[in-house]
Amino acid sequence: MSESLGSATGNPRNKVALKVGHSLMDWIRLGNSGVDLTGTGGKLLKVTREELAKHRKEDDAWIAIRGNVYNITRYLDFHPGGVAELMKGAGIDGTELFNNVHPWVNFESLLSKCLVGRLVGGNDFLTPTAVFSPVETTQSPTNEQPKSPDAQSTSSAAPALPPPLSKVDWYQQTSFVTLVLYLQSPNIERIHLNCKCDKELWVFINGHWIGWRLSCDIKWPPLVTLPNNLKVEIKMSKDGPLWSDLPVLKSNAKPPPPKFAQVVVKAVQSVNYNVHLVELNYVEKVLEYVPLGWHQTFKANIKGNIVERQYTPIMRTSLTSDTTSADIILMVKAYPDGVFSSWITSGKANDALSASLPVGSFALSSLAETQHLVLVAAGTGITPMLRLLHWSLQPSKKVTVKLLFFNKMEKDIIWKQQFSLLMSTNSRFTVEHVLSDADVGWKGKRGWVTLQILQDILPDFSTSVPLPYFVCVCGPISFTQLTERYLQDMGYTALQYFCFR
Ligand code: HEM
Repeated sequence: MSESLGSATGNPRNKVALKVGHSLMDWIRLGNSGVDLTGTGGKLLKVTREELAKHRKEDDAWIAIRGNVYNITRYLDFHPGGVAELMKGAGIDGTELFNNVHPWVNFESLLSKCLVGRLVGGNDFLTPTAVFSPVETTQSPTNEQPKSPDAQSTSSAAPALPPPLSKVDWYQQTSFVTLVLYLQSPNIERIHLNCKCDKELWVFINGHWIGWRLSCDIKWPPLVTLPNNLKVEIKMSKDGPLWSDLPVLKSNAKPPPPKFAQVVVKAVQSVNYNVHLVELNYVEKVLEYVPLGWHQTFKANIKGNIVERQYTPIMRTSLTSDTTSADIILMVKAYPDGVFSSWITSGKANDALSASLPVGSFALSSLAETQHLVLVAAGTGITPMLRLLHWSLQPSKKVTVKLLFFNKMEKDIIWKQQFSLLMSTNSRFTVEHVLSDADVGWKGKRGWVTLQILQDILPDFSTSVPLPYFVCVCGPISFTQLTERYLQDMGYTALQYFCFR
């Protein structure tokens, strides 16, 4: 089976030349221009299939994909596959057509300004194990599946989903299968994955287990992402033929996963003279999803003493330019007298080391209305900011991001070049460095965090009406406390800033 899926009609590559002024950038610009692309005034509707079928003309075209209905009239001329291909999905549930050609396309982001509402009535889309594969699946799913002792296959009858989930879908290409879990509410407490039993993937989500029988082994770890706060995607890379089924397994009173899992140091890379990236792998096939801004406790037995430290894992981003498959990446500053930091960065940390389940209180929802995000970091306090930066600079977001980065000397600045490069290529990002012990040649700001430095970059709300700003602070305790006090002096309330401690 070829991996290139081509057009819905089987044409292998079918991209069309777009008209002038119809590039992706032009589409994003149009979406941001304030024009109503929904045609409904932006009011979210419940759309029946009968209503959907009325919108199948080029000057009035709606499409349903994975349960959402979009007005694609204005997108037609921007569609890289051409108007005719996209019109095949107009007026109908185009999920299968869409998945047949390009299941990886982020339609939710591309069409976010065109959302008309939800498709209601009919349950073919809502089947929890609906197969969105590039092959025609008119034949019934493969019959007998072996069962593990604590699990029952529910491929024929729709299984009852555990309470955190409202729906489960999956789609595939030859090289990967993606599971999509839809949450009932946007609160993520814990997502733990394991593949301890051969060809079974188990997910523990907000206190409940759900499992799937896999058609073949997958490459570990899978990639877990949250495209929005009601959706979890688990992308599993694999070899071999397409899967005809992905039956849900239901657990009978499986105990929750332990709070700590054993990990080993896989590699240590230098970032600068005393900061290192430490790559860790779980010993077993387990994975904890760490929500943005949350941390894990790492516990080691060092020379007979149990030592615990907390770190916020970073992710592979354009800044790390890293292709590692590590389960966890930590940025660790090695202090000469730091028992844990010098041990874990030594490259000789082979003793028992374990990682806790993630803990934290930062919620992305606090940024819902934010248009200007200001990150105030000192030293390795940059770690929670990296994912925030990555998240807020996604093309679908409009947020501007300013990083105010405090260090002692120029040689202490982590990823200085990468931040400069990011600033020159992304107009929404700016960085300003402040050094407390700069050389004479340093042309930037000097000193430690002061009210004046913050007032230079942040509006003072004690004297003006609050604007959609949000400030995140992370650094040594004294730095964070001082910054928080200045922010409060400037009229910032707990709804307008967050301190990572
Ligand atoms: C449901 C009916 C649809 C059909 C039959 C269809 C068909 C196609 C075809 C034939 C291509 C060219 C494939 C190639 O790269 O060779 C294409 C590309 C593309 N389509 Fe669609 N499409 C559909 C819906 C959509 C929707 C709803 C969106 C998103 C909003 C979309 C976004 C794209 C994008 C971004 C590409 C370029 C993909 C790439 O370069 O990898 N399509 N489409």
